Amino acid sequence: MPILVSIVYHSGYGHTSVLARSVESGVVATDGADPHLIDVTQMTDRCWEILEASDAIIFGSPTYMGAVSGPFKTFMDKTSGIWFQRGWQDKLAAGFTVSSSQAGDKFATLSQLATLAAQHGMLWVSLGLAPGNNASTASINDINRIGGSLGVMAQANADQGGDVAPPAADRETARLLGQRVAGLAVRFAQAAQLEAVTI
Ligand SMILES: Cc1cc2nc3c(=O)[nH]c(=O)nc-3n(C[C@H](O)[C@H](O)[C@H](O)COP(=O)(O)O)c2cc1C
Repeated sequence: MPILVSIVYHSGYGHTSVLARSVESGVVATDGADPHLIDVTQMTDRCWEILEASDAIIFGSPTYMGAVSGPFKTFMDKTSGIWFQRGWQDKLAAGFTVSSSQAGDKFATLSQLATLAAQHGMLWVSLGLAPGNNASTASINDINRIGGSLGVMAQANADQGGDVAPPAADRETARLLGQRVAGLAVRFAQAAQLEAVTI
C-alpha cells in the first residue's frame, strides 16, 4: 500500500496553491508515496476520509493579518470532532505559508499550524533546511531564502500572480518539504511494519 500524504490548503489569490503543487511534486518524487491535494473550500465527505487514511498531512495557508486565513481557520475548527476521537494521533504533519512582505508575520501562521498538529497529537516535521540568503555571497535565489525552520516561509510580490510568484527558490523549498515529509512517512511505516513482524 502506498503511503498517503495529503496537502490541505487554502489560497485566496493563487500563491498558496502554487506552493501546494510544489509540495505535491516533492511527494510524487518519493518512492512509495502518493499525494492528495485538498482545497479547504471544497471539503467533501471523501476529503475527510482521505485525511483519516493519510499517513501525513501537510497544512498550507496564506498569511492574512498575521495569522492563517479565515477559510483555513474554519477548516481548523471543523477538525475538532476528529480531535475528540484522537483521529489524527501520531500522523506526521508539516506546514507552509506565504505572504507579500518578507517577514509579514509568517512565523505566527506556522506556529498556528504546528499548534493545530500538536493538539491532534501529530508529529511535526520541521523544514530541515539551513537558512539561505544570509551571507554576502548568498542570494535571493537561495533555497529557504526567508530562513524558516518550522516550515516553508514563502514570499509573493503583491502585484504578481501565481504564474511568477512566489519565485522558483520558494517553490523548490516547498518541493523539498514535500519530499522530506513523504520520505519520513515511508520510513515511519516501514519501521512500524518491521516492528509488527518482529513482535
Ligand atoms: C486579508 C489579507 C490579509 C493579508 N495580511 C498579510 C500580512 O499580515 N502580512 C503580509 O505580509 N501579507 C499579507 N497579505 C498578503 C498575502 O499574504 C499574500 O498576497 C499571499 O501571497 C496571498 O496568498 P494566496 O494567493 O494564496 O491567498 C494579506 C492579504 C490579504 C488578502
